[in-house]
Amino acid sequence: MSTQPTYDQLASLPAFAVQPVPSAFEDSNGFLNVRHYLGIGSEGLDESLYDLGIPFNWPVLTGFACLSAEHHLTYLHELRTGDQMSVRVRLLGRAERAAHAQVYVLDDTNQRVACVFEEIFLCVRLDDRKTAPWPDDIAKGLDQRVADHAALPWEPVTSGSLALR
Ligand SMILES: C/C=C/C(=O)SCCNC(=O)CCNC(=O)[C@H](O)C(C)(C)COP(=O)(O)OP(=O)(O)OC[C@H]1O[C@@H](n2cnc3c(N)ncnc32)[C@H](O)[C@@H]1OP(=O)(O)O
Repeated sequence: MSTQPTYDQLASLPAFAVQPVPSAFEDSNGFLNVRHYLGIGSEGLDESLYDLGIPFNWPVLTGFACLSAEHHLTYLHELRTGDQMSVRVRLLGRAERAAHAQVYVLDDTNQRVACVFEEIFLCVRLDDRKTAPWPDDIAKGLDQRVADHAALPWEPVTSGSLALR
């Protein structure tokens, strides 16, 4: 776990889903309840796709949706109510109908990485709920971002349990 990128390395990436931990998300120990890490990270991942041409209303506009197929979560440090959070995203790769991302939930109050999750998400056509190739403009944007992230001066640490095929 200690080989994950540092807070300072991640903080240079754009910040998404910036918010404090709300008291409604607190567990009986005063920590962010485990059920919310995936939700907060997913909110950030969705925001990060906006300028690739995947807005929140992409399904209504195009009939396509990004659906999560697999996740792997690692919890590094707890978050407490009131801590300021943000999400950073590194795109690892793209296939014809899928993409592979690493999502980092940062604790900006204590300047540390709280949670890392890895995700495979798919381009799905909603009318028949089958996967479809990424539209050309989206594929191009995803490829550009994967290339940009591949040039970052640190390596992602992946779980080994998810992969594009
Ligand atoms: C707004 C956000 C919402 C959410 O995220 S909802 C969160 C929960 N997620 C879901 O509810 C999704 C539930 N799952 C489903 O609805 C279905 O389950 C799917 C529509 C995701 C898939 O349906 P299926 O009929 O099983 O598959 P296929 O349409 O035939 O597509 C399979 C093809 O998808 C691509 N693919 C899948 N995984 C990968 C991977 N890891 N790397 C690369 N490509 C992948 C390959 O093209 C593969 O076809 P190959 O099986 O012939 O290879």
